[in-house]
Amino acid sequence: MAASNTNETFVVDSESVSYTDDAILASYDYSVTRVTKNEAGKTVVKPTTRTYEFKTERVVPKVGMMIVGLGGNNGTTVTAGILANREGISWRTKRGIQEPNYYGSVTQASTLKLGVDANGDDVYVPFAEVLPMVNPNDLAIGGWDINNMNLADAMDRAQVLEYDLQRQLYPLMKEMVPLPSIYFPDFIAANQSDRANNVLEGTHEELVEKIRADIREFKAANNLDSVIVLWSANTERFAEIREGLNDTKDNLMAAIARSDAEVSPSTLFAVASILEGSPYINGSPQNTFVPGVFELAEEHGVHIGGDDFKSGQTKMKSVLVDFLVSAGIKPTSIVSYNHLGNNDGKNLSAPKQFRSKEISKSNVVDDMVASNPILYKEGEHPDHTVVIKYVPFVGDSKRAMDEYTSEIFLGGHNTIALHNTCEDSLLAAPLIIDLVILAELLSRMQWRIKGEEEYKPFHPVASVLSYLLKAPVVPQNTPVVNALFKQRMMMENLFRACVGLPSDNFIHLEQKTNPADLL
Ligand SMILES: NC(=O)c1ccc[n+]([C@@H]2O[C@H](COP(=O)([O-])OP(=O)(O)OC[C@H]3O[C@@H](n4cnc5c(N)ncnc54)[C@H](O)[C@@H]3O)[C@@H](O)[C@H]2O)c1
Ligand SMILES: O=P([O-])([O-])O[C@@H]1[C@@H](O)[C@H](O)[C@@H](O)[C@H](O)[C@@H]1O
Repeated sequence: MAASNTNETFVVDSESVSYTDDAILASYDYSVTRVTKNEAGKTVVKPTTRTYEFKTERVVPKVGMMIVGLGGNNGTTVTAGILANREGISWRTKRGIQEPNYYGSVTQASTLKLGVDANGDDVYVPFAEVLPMVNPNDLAIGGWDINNMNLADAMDRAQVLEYDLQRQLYPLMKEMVPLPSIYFPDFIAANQSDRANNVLEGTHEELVEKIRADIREFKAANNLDSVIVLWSANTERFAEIREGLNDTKDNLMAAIARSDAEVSPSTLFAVASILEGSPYINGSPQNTFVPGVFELAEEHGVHIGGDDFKSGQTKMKSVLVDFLVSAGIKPTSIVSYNHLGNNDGKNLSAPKQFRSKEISKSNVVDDMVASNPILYKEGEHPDHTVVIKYVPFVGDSKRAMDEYTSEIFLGGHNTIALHNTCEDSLLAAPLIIDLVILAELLSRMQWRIKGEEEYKPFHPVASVLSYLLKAPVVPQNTPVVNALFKQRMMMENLFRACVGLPSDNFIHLEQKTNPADLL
């Protein structure tokens, strides 16, 4: 049943790594610098090192991706993109022939530095080759939607892809029809009600069991080893977090047993996925992961990740603010406006759904601001405003306009104005692929401290996915990192460690001491 591990294109020659038929075994000296205060109040800094041992299964399984909201702009676009790549479909455009690609996917279209060659030049490999990963062309695709339109017509409705590509994909997608889904009108905008013609009935428990059965049937029908479930349905309003309702897994399961109206469709999907052992990813900003879901995921050892794809305006923000603050420049006002005309924008035109998005788009600068007490006093933050407007004519081609005003030297001010046409689904679809591939990879990775007997899975709350998300969920009492390149290097260096490679430290010491000595 398992697929092959064809993407291993290099071997690490080191005493810290060994290869068996089914696993890569690596040891890694992990350093943490502890900072404390001594009796005199002096800051004491103590570097510490601990040796971890990692085990990554080499054989890539057969994986399925089940998308909640499959008939939406993102769902149809990611499906179309995988089919176009798998079938090698090229299409005519006014600029000439376009070949399929996975641009915008960090796993499929980015690289990482392996090391240096004999001349001291950096050597890069495709990111997907650092560890055995699923090839997106091999993903089985399924999912649910409250609307029963087949994916070919839904692709047409989305108005994202060029006609000549749609024309060729139409026969491949017209037989793909989303499974009926869970619909509670109170959680998404009222303007979505006209789409709801593909809806399950039943108690909350019956709905969870139906979704579990869907996952099992999809897995069996496609002869899969594992299934990843990903929410790309409409943004829901936040659910109330209440003691006795969803504060523990037992209270959440009791609330489901009594069909409590405050349990959202997305939380039911998360519970169903976890109970089926399927990693669950939340591509939207709502608080699907109520405390009871965290507890359930930890009890079952199933990975969960989210929230809210970081695709365009916020991705840029998590680069720009990091640059400004780390350069000693003080952003004092951040205004992020955008308008878009797709169905996502229509749903977000409702206040409660917009509020979910406003929260995820606003918290993204918190870690960067907190990193520099020279610029910001305790509790001080830039003015930060998020505006989203629904303008049907522009469709999926979201127009983001940002203004960053900062204090600079001697009371001066700097203002950066950006216009960013984001093409929302063409930016989000590759992130869906990355989230599924990385969540699956994480499920094949284990760790132990040197000297321990048993390997253990990584923590169920998959903070390693944070690079792809606006509001990363992290294990309780751990910090949230939003700065994009810190997120990327965290992910890259973890994967390097799993093949016995040291973290990339960019010192290039050999170039600053004895350039001729390339170690
Ligand atoms: N760049 C991006 O596109 C981007 C970035 C970040 C987050 N998101 C989020 O991704 C989600 C999808 O975006 P989109 O542009 O594809 O939106 P969309 O409205 O085109 O698609 C959402 C789909 O979900 C379906 N749906 C709604 N409730 C459902 C339910 N309970 N079960 C199953 N299906 C349901 C709708 O019928 C629709 O087909 C939105 O929540 C959006 O905020 C998108
Ligand atoms: O990822 P990003 O471009 O910052 O944020 C986007 C919002 O600006 C947009 O209004 C919304 O429709 C998308 O779902 C996405 O969340």
